[in-house]
Amino acid sequence: MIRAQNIFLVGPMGAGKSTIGRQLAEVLSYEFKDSDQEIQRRTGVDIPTIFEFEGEAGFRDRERQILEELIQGERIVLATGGGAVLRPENRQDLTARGVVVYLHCSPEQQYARTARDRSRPLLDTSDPLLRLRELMAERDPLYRQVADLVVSTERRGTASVVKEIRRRIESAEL
Ligand SMILES: Nc1ncnc2c1ncn2[C@@H]1O[C@H](COP(=O)(O)OP(=O)(O)O)[C@@H](O)[C@H]1O
Ligand SMILES: O=C(O)C1=C[C@@H](OP(=O)(O)O)[C@@H](O)[C@H](O)C1
Ligand SMILES: [Mg+2]
Repeated sequence: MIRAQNIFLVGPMGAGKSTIGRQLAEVLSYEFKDSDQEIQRRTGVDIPTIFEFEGEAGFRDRERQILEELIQGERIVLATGGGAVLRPENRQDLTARGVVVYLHCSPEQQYARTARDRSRPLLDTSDPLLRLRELMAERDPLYRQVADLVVSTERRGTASVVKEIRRRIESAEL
């Protein structure tokens, strides 16, 4: 495996980064980190509260700080937030410090997985599916720009995704 053995998961909300990241870390005996969890742990408040008081810009500053720290690790699986790729310095760090895996799925599938969950302030809108489509149009090129691997999570179980990531990382593909 290349680049310090870290695995960084990027991709849109509901692609399964947090869920799959935890499982992948378990099977590889790597440490699991989730930048959103880390932000919540350190601030003592949830993501919607950060958006409410500091706006998206404030959240992005916190996300930048945490990522800068977490990418220094070794043998970590890191689940990033869906917007982490927006900052060029994050993109630079992710590609420099590990293997980047883009977990991909359709906005419809994202919607099905996130519709009943109020923890994502960007989806707190009258038409969350439209918002997911807009975000995908804006961010898909950024996810692809940083990705070493693109893995679909569309209509398949997490165990199968974990297996595919593991196989492709351990094969000569990288
Ligand atoms: N492959 C999958 N199949 C079905 N449900 C999934 C899958 N991956 C994730 N989920 C579910 O979708 C929701 C969002 O997953 P999560 O891991 O938080 O995504 P992300 O971190 O990319 O936003 C969770 O309820 C999770 O259990
Ligand atoms: O797409 C985004 O901009 C965001 C995705 C969320 O993480 P997940 O992708 O893990 O849901 C979280 O960081 C925040 O609500 C913003
Ligand atoms: Mg997540």
